[in-house]
Amino acid sequence: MRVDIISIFPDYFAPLELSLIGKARTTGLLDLSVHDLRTWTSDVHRTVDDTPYGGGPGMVMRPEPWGQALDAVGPGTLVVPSPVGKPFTQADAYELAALEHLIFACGRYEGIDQRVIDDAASRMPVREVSLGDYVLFGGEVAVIVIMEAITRLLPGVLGNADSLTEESHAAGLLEAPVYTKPASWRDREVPDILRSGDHGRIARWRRDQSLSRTASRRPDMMAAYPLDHLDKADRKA
Ligand SMILES: Nc1cc(-c2ccc3ccn(Cc4ccc(CN5CCCCC5)cc4)c3c2)n[nH]1
Repeated sequence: MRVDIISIFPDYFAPLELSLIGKARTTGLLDLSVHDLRTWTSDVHRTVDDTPYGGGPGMVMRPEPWGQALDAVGPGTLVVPSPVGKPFTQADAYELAALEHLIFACGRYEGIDQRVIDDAASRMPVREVSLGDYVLFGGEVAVIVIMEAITRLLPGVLGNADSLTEESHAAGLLEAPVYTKPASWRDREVPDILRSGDHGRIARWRRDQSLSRTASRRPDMMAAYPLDHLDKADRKA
């Protein structure tokens, strides 16, 4: 997978050189390039922003540098983090992980001139995505989060592929609590069932924990959880 990130703060992406993403880059699973938007400015001050038409607070990112940057690195699927984007989900992570070339446009200030998005959409797929109902300073942190969500889905990145099949947001429920040694810690014991070796009962205990956690913390996910996943005993509950 090829990924191009365009930002006025390229150093924000140093974390993508670490750990499993860094390894995916060195092993060639991920071909990631970070570009400084100012590369595509032509004035001596390398200006990337200007005042908003129609008034309003702050500054808006100028279209010219963005247009030239996207011409240079594109075409690909353009992903633009935005407070007004579609909420980003695990399903989106799976979809993006299957694509050949992603381009991330990191906005700052009050955002990017809308014509940049409209112009790009005339020659490549564009996805405006939100990470949640809160306002960040810009798109960089959102891109780091999205890159983690995508990269862990790339074949060969996660050692134990099982952790992908078991995980909560993929299965529609929150996952059960996890424990490791020691069996007793600060007078708190690991649930006996997990040390029983009875894998059938352990699987049921974990599913029950997932259901109760999801019902209490994410009732919205319960609504989407197909009842036929529940066996008869659960349906009566
Ligand atoms: N999920 C999520 C993604 C982002 C995000 C992504 C990309 C950029 C580029 C710039 N900013 C900062 C910014 C953008 C817009 C405003 C104006 N707007 C007024 C009405 C209420 C909402 C805000 C203020 C600040 C960004 C913020 N934040 N949260």
